[in-house]
Amino acid sequence: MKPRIALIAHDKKKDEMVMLAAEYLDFLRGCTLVATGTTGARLANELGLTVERKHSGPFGGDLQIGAALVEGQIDAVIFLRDPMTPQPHEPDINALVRACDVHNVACATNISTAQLVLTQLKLVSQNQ
Ligand SMILES: O=C(CO)COP(=O)(O)O
Repeated sequence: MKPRIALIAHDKKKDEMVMLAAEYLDFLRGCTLVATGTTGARLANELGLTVERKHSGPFGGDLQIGAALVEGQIDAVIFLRDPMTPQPHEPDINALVRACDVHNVACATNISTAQLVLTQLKLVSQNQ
């Protein structure tokens, strides 16, 4: 089955998310992608990726992705959080990261970890 990956980035991390996705573009094209609203729009518009877009984070997008994850629909979350900027929906962000821990779903919150997770998923999918 195609890896199912959630991609989420706070505003100051969106450029990094686009660069990361560009680095793994061929692999990501073969994945089922879901994203919060604005992140998904950038990935679709700038890289041509097919992404299911949920609501924007502050409007419940993190919660929607968390709910999908709880239903077993997501294999990994790349969540480039901005640790320097307070977010109005901090409880939603914490809920999503907590859901990853409760359900043992890989959750990368910085570029270095995201690269490790994507590289591993790519290797696993190549060997299937
Ligand atoms: O706020 C976010 C994650 O908490 C991201 O939402 P957007 O992708 O809509 O900016």
